[in-house]
Amino acid sequence: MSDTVETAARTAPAAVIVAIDGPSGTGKSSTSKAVAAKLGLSYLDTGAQYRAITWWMLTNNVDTSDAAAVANASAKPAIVSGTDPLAPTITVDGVDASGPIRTQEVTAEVSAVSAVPEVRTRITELQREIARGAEGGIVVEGRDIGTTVLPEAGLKIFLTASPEARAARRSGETKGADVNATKEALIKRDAADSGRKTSPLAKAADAIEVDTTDLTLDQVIECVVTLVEEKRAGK
Ligand SMILES: Nc1ncnc2c1ncn2[C@@H]1O[C@H](COP(=O)(O)OP(=O)(O)OP(=O)(O)O)[C@@H](O)[C@H]1O
Ligand SMILES: Nc1ccn([C@@H]2O[C@H](COP(=O)(O)O)[C@@H](O)[C@H]2O)c(=O)n1
Repeated sequence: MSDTVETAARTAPAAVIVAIDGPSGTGKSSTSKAVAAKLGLSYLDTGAQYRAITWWMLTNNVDTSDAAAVANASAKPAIVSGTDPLAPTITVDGVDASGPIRTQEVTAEVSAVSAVPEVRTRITELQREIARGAEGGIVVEGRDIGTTVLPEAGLKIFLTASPEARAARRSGETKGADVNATKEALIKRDAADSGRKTSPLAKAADAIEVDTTDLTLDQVIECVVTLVEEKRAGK
């Protein structure tokens, strides 16, 4: 090894895997994308993958309330995630699914589909493959990343916020949305995600909890960037 290469190897920050979990609307996606972009890390939105497989089930007339039917079909769609935090992508069978996966229809069915063990096994394999292939490090956000998908992650963060704050944030995205209806929908989805048997939404024992209720998005991003930098510095 030349002196230059040796110096680079000594000074380059170690590739870090950051797991960011938490309930809906706590700021996982916004925070994870910004932190990854600031620190030159890859980014994986695992919720988008569950939404993508749900969209495929719906467009292929699989009854999402029939767990056996969902399990039988779970290996069929090819789901590919792009991990650039400035332009994350998701395709299903080669088709851009970034728009359709955000529809109300998909949001209403995704918890039922993601609770099916065969679906989780399939998507978890994809997630591990992507995370372990990200040589420069990666921020992976979801519900079970710290507990199940990547228990070896160097840093685990669990974001929380009051249901009122989360509903207000979500309603702000959709003009005219009823805050109470939004709050009830969030609570219902969290209950389904926390209550399923296979890798439920949960805080890993070694995760750092950050309550974002009274923090701006910039404050949350700064907090997580500091935690990653401390981890990289071996503190
Ligand atoms: N600390 C914050 N203060 C105010 N608004 C925020 C904060 N964090 C996130 N937001 C806003 O709240 C909304 C939801 O954030 P985001 O999509 O990042 O949450 P999430 O946890 O990924 O949600 P989901 O799990 O449902 O995908 C977005 O409009 C985002 O800009
Ligand atoms: N690790 C994960 C991530 C997501 N899910 C399921 O997908 C739904 C959509 O997630 P969003 O983050 O896009 O809102 C979520 O409600 C879960 O049902 C999951 O199970 N595990």
